[in-house]
Amino acid sequence: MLQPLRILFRPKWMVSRSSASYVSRMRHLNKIKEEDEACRAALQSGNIFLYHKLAPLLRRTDSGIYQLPALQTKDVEEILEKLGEDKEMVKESILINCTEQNEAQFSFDVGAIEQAAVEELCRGTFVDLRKAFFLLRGSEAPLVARGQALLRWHQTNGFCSSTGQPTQRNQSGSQRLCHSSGITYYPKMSPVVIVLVSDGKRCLLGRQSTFPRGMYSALAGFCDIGETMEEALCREIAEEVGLEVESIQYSGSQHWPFPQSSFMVACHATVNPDKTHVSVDKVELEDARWFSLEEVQEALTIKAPPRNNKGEPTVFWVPPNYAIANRLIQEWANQQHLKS
Ligand SMILES: NC(=O)C1=CN([C@@H]2O[C@H](COP(=O)(O)OP(=O)(O)OC[C@H]3O[C@@H](n4cnc5c(N)ncnc54)[C@H](OP(=O)(O)O)[C@@H]3O)[C@@H](O)[C@H]2O)C=CC1
Ligand SMILES: [Mg+2]
Repeated sequence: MLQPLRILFRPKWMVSRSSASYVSRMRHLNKIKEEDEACRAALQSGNIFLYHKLAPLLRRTDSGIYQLPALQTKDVEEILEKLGEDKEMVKESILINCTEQNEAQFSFDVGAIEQAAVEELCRGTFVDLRKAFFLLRGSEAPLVARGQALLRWHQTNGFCSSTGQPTQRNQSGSQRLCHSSGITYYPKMSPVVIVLVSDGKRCLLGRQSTFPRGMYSALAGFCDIGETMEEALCREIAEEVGLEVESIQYSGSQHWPFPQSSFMVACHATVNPDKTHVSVDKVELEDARWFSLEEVQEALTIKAPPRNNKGEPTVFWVPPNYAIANRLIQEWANQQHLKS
């Protein structure tokens, strides 16, 4: 029998703020999302994160830390003019969020301009998003992912799938409209369930052949149309490793930008400790196996795995801490530790 889901935590960003300031910020954000004039005004005093063909601009500080530089709109206009481009292009920026001081944050892709020229003027480097995730501090990773996901969505949804006519965005970029069919399109995410299975003593981790060598992660799968999250979770575990889930506990969720936008719902699950034989679906996974608490604790301490002379990691390691898989694994290890 599956247990009901339990919410284990209250997000820090809600606990630490007074509800008045959170509410006013969310209402301000909604206004600039919905109203073109308000959004144009917010862009004038807002911050812009630059991307080049979807790779975000990072800047390395003197102390070797990588940051996501927030440029002022007038600075971006100046850069465009210096490079002989129309400064009005900046109006194509997409609204991502707003700061605690109610300053709007936008993403803007300068992919049509020569990369090196922009990098020189901005004193930064455009870095592949996966690599950027490793280099940035925790709080900047979701922001950079969201900015990229929205840019990607606009770049790939320029036409109506019903009429084939071009679609037009609103000022904030929160939607696109086909004037011919009247259809409004909104940015999409695919729901994915990610689950750490335990038999009470060990946890089950798997790897796809495309993962970096030695890296094992929690099992994941896309939800099918019409399925509940619990159904998708049980089906994926049955399909990928041939096990039957007995209980499920909700842990948290995350937007994941790879390969397209996914909405990751993360859970813990248990199986009967007498029925733990794993039969791996070799189409989906290269390997899946049970790991002890000691093995997992060791893997969690590895920040950068040692590599052989081909640059391949040589040990068992788990996804880095921006990935929700890492959080599931940490939670499981903490729980086991408390039990022992
Ligand atoms: N944040 C985290 O901690 C982690 C995130 N993930 C993410 O979870 C996601 C799902 O994991 P994965 O095990 O690959 O999923 P699945 O087990 O569902 O297998 C992936 C296959 O499902 C098919 N598929 C069905 N629906 C979709 C869809 N909407 N979008 C893309 N492919 C679809 C594709 O087949 P075909 O290509 O044949 O069409 C794809 O190869 C991945 O995007 C992965 O990056 C995974 C682990 C950790
Ligand atoms: Mg899978």
